[in-house]
Amino acid sequence: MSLSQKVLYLKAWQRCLRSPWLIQTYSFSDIVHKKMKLAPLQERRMIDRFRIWAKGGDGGNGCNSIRRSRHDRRGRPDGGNGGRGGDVILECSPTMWDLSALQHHINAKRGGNGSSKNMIGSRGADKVIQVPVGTVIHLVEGELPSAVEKSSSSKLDPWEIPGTVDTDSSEFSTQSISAEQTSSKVEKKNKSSGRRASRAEEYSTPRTQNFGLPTNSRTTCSIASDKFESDDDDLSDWEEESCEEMEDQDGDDIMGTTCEDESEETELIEYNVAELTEQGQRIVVARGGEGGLGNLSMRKASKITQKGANSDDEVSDDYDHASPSVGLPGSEVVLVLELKSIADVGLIGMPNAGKSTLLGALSKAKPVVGDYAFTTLRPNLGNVNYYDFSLTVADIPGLIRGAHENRGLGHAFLRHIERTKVLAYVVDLAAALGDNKGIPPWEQLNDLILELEYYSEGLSDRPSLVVANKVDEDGAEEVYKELKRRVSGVPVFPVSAILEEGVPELKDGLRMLISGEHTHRLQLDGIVLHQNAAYVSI
Ligand SMILES: Nc1nc2c(ncn2[C@@H]2O[C@H](COP(=O)(O)OP(=O)(O)OP(=O)(O)O)[C@@H](O)[C@H]2O)c(=O)[nH]1
Repeated sequence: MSLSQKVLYLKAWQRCLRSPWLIQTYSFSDIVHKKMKLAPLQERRMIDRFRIWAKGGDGGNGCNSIRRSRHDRRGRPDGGNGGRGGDVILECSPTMWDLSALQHHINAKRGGNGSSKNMIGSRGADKVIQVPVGTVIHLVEGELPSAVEKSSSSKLDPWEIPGTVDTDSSEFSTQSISAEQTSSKVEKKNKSSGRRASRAEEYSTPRTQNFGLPTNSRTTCSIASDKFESDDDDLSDWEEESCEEMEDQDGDDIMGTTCEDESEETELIEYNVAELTEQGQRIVVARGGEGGLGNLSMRKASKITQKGANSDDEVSDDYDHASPSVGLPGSEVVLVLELKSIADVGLIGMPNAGKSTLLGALSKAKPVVGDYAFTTLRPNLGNVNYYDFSLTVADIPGLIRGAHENRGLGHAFLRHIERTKVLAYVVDLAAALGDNKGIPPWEQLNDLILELEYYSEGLSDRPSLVVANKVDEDGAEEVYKELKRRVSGVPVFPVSAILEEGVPELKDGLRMLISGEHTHRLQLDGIVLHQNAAYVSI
């Protein structure tokens, strides 16, 4: 290194020492160029509830401009109007898997200001947020300015699943959103702020029941609408969970308030104000504000009013220099988005029963399979194509006895089967064989039904069948025969998911249930738990 090079090198170092940000820039740039490795889908936690604050863009300001010329020394107003702010729009997209790509704060762009020569400001750009198919919108604050544009509720209705999609015309429908209709679905929490107090009065309809929980803990929220009475435990969990989720993601402070702060206030939540169930459906959740008037429009407006007031009088020109108006702010809304996957068949079973393996055998889906419990941490969806029919199957994370008390992964994932047409109970025939200390299949079925019912009454009351998996294991054949003797009312399909044996017959069974040819339902009465009890076989 020559002397001049050494001097240059030293000078560069001196500069770095004087301004430490230079060193930081170097180190940051190194980090940026490192290849980011994304965690596999299964390992990422599914975000299926998300709270957002959306604000439409403010309108641009009107312009105050006077155009003067040699012949008109006094000048004439020529200020243009401000542009309208952009809207915040939710769009249903099948490419989205969950709500993890969303941000808590969503702002549409502000409209441009008007300018001289009567030039109108540009319209603020809309903010279009992609949400997954099956997103349900709950309204926490504000109003939804529009309805879902391409509603598909008629497609859901024929499923006629009790307690899932609300079809009562007196209640809120996805097609029409109005304050009167939504007011019946209200949750009350404790109240402290004046602003929210007025909302509480607004929404306290005769149907609204307050379960009287005047403490400031967030676990004490109650359900006002009788429609949601059965879900109250779940909903209080839900509030708690969504707070925790947000804490996880954004640290303690979310949207300027901590979850604890939030819990001290009352929140009125209008449930199911809209749902996006089909690709391409859109809903405007926050409208952009109108642009302000430029002084030219102001002048015209005041001329018209003055003419109206005294039509015979001469209209004076004193208002020529009227000041322009400021653009209106965009509307604000606080929403909770909840994802309820839509599938034809829901696979329900204990951990390790072989649900993910079965999904892989039925469809081209490649879920993670492992010989340990709780391999599945999020619902998986697969498409089954079989001759002339195709259906979607949802593999739900394993349920265990006491899931409703939050054991295992809890039963939060069960919301993903609320909208499935058919239930397939997957039982492990080998669970209690030999040294295995698992639960016999008939007890597995009993526990599964109880967990479904604990989650939501009537959830198990839909067409169903039983998949007796792992029939390839030694001794499983006898257990299958015993299961057939103990379970009545539904078909039982012996399957080896790993060897793909019995899968075509199972597909046939699912097709018949979905087409309505068969309407078998598994009920607690149809399961014989104790050997001395009488049984009826189908
Ligand atoms: N012998 C045999 N083993 C199977 C069969 N199906 C699945 N298994 C095994 O059972 C274990 C659990 O399978 P998974 O498909 O992960 O079970 P799961 O029900 O999805 O489990 P969770 O993710 O915990 O809910 C794996 O080791 C599979 O290889 C089968 O038909 N026969």
